[in-house]
Amino acid sequence: MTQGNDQDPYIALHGLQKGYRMGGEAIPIFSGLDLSIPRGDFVAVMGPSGSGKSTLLNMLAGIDRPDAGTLRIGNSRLDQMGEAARSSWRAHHMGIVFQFYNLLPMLTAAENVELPLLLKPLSRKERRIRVEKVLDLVGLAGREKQYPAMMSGGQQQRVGIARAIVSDPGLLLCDEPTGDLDRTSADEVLEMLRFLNRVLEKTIVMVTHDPQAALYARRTLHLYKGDFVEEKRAA
Ligand SMILES: Nc1ncnc2c1ncn2[C@@H]1O[C@H](COP(=O)(O)OP(=O)(O)OP(=O)(O)O)[C@@H](O)[C@H]1O
Repeated sequence: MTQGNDQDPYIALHGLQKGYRMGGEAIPIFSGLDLSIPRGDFVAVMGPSGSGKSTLLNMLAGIDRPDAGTLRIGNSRLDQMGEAARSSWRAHHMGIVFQFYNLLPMLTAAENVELPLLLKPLSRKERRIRVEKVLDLVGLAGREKQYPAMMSGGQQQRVGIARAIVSDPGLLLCDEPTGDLDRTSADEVLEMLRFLNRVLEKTIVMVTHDPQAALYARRTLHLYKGDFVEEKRAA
């Protein structure tokens, strides 16, 4: 299960295959995808609808498993892990930010952020200190007791980001994090992601349809028909 060292890229995909079955027929999405992402990178993944962006993100998140090929993140071979091991890996190594925030409406901002910590051996006080710290980091100090319905979309997404980083994961996966936001709120959220990358050194993979959002990343990968067709470095 353990492979790789500090010289290796943080995320490495080799010959990755993934498809689905329709009417008994195997339909490929990826037939040998390769990808290397160094630690500390901020990568935007773009591509037309149906090009496989969500499929890729689900595999990086350990939600889904490749049919063949290798998928290593840090020292973990996700392609060799079963469901339980991937679930435990998720809880320790990555945070995920969703397009529609995925907050629980009956919980306050602080309670939503606290959720991932309930799986950890932390006291109530330790959890509260961590929750306050990340809410402060995303500019929501003083709003701990507010419910999602009382918050703007941008504020809800900042709660979503706080929840994603409260366990201090090395990897942040973002699925259209600004897809539901106006330009101003979107830019605030993207500035925050850039801060998390540049200052807190989180590795970020962000799926987006928005070319302006992609400019916040260090580089953009374009998926087309199951492969990366272009790679450009942001200025
Ligand atoms: N279980 C399945 N059954 C049928 N088709 C599937 C299944 N899983 C994935 N697909 C197809 O695989 C392709 C890739 O899907 P995926 O959701 O990864 O694309 P995407 O780039 O994220 O699209 P979008 O931008 O619309 O979210 C699509 O053509 C999709 O319809």
